[in-house]
Amino acid sequence: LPARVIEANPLYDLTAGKITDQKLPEIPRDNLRLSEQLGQGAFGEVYKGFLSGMSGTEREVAVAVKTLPPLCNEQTELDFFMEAYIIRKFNHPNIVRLLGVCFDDHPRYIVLELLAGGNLKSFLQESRPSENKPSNLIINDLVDLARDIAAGCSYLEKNHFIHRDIAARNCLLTTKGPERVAKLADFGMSRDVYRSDYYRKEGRAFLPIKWMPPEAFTEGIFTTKTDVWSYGVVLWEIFSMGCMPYPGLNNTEVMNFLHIGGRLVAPHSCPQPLYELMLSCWMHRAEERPDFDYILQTLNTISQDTATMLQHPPLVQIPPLC
Ligand SMILES: C[C@@H](Oc1cc(-c2cccc(S(C)(=O)=O)c2)cnc1N)c1cc(F)ccc1N1NC=CN1
Repeated sequence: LPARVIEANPLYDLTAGKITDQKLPEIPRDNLRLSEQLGQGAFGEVYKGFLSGMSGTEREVAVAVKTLPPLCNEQTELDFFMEAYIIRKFNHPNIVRLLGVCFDDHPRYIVLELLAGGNLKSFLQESRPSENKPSNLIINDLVDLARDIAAGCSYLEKNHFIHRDIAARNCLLTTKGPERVAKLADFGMSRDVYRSDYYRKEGRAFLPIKWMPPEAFTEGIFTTKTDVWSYGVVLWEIFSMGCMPYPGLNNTEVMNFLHIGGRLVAPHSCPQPLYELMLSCWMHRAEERPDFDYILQTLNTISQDTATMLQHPPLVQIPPLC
């Protein structure tokens, strides 16, 4: 591989030139059966699939399979591998599980646990109240979703891992039913189904400007406080039931708006303590933003102390949501 690929990926030397890494469990291709396509990822298609021969169970397990198109360059191949390697390192109920890889041949596969509730943003949009139908969600359901994601982020913070792309589009649900659990499920900074959320910066990487703090898009500074800012935007996405942040503004207008101290307004029927938590995540100075432990504690307090207030379903929206 050319040198630039090697130094660009510190991981490369650990794999001693091989693409596979013994820590990634290799899944025999015959055990994997792909079915319908779930959507288009950054690298290639993502399919629903069925995995057999898992530790003793005869039954097939439903999985999600990320595919890498056969014709791609080494950098893409390594990025694909890197995402699997990263996910494999994590072990938390609010982070998607990696079941294994098929890296022995092309097309390469990454096999993930199937989060059959689909992505959080779509779920919120589908759950909006309408004139003749109040939402099936109550505010406490939204707080539970917020707590799930905050728990996943807190785990990353403890492991000094900066996600760089915390957003509702990158969070998935185990199911749409009341026992739903939300998980961080995309670590590739991948330009998934919501491609339009990424801003092409001088032809280089796409950047999710609307989820980034000023120090990130002006100076390229990424710390755990970057993820805290993004998490604040996810809180806003949750309580606005899946609206696009800064509706009507393009990325450049958002950067200018933030620069003059502008911030997202409180979503309709959002409890004040939650809006205050969002605002604390959007402090201009990164060190003044809370850490995820504080965020988790605050959400737990809100969930317990005001359970009665939270029992109300999200009020039927008078103004159109967004
Ligand atoms: C890679 C992919 O992973 C998954 C998607 C779905 C999944 C995605 C959509 C619908 C359903 S479904 C039919 O079970 O409701 C399941 C379920 N489980 C996954 N592990 C993914 C992870 C994310 F964090 C965000 C979006 C996607 N994609 N990529 C392409 C489409 N979504």
